[in-house]
Amino acid sequence: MNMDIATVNALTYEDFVNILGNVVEKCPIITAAVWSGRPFFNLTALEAAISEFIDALPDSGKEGILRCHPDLAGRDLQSGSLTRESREEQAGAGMDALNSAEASRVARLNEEYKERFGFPFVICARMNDKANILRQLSERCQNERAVERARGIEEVKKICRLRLQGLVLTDAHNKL
Ligand SMILES: NC(=O)N[C@H]1NC(=O)NC1=O
Repeated sequence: MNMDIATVNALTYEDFVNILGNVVEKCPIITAAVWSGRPFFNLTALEAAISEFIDALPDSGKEGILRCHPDLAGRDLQSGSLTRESREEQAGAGMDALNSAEASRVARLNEEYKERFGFPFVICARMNDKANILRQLSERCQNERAVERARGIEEVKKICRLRLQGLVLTDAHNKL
């Protein structure tokens, strides 16, 4: 599905949340909140509304968003309980095909990261390959909590942008 922005603007809030509710992983409240900001001039404006909502949250809210994300190559991937979006993103980066050494390294670093920060490591899998993800996971474990909170939220926004682009026509493709 790829709707133009006029179609998006005409959606009831029920349809808007059903269709766009997972652009931020398991955070349909964000989509539900920005519906009030219709009409959106274009996809960029919708994306900006989501960004502004996230930026206005207190640190606890930002960390809450991060906590709604599944681990990379974690339990949800193994048990098949990832959201469709997340499954496709993780598979695209090869996270579903780690060898056993890689898998135990990722599991160990994910736990170390969560232990240190109290939220999971989040990275836009579609913009990174496996080697890059493994390197960042280990490097980012060394950061300060505030740095990682901000960095994780930046990655959430990248994931959101790509998910939105799969649902809504980009500005260049809208009829004028
Ligand atoms: N933890 C984490 O980064 N999860 C994810 N990243 C991504 O691109 N999709 C995800 O589910």
